[in-house]
Amino acid sequence: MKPVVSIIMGSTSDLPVMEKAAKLLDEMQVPFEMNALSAHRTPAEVEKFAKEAAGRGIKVIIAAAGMAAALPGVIAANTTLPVIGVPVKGSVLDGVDALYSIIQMPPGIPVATVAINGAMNAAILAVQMLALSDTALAQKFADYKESLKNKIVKANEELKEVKFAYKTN
Ligand SMILES: Nc1c(C(=O)O)ncn1[C@@H]1O[C@H](COP(=O)(O)O)[C@@H](O)[C@H]1O
Repeated sequence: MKPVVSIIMGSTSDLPVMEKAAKLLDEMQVPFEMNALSAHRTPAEVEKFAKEAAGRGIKVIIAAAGMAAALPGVIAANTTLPVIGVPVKGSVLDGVDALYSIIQMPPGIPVATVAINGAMNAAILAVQMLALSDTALAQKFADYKESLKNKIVKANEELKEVKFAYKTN
């Protein structure tokens, strides 16, 4: 299956964070690809990647980077596809540097920024975008949300039992 989501990260050192996005897309059976390219270290390759992504059938790009995170913005500058940015925690500034770099885009070139290390939410947003024109995926996502709800309802019931046991001891 041809990938429709492209996960790109500034370094393979970001992979432990971005694996959460991959896992969610896998669960939703959304075909995706992963690349590690850097706007700082491999600027020509990043430009080529961004310019060719739409033509290859990619619909959404999830771009992650830590430190002085130029990557998501540079990709957004070179494509008309929606770009979701994931600031990665890794430096002495704990990811706030990456958050500020990614979120403060000039008007006209947005990057839809999630929380620091928010890879899973980035994947969920990508799924929601794709589900606008894919009813089967929309249903799968609705089922996923329902399962989240059920998990909380069950946890709440278990919490009540814990409280009951505490009271009677
Ligand atoms: N922010 C960027 C960019 C970029 O924006 O182009 N390229 C690499 N990086 C980030 O540098 C951190 C350290 O990278 P290394 O572990 O490879 O030294 C990573 O979090 C990466 O995303």
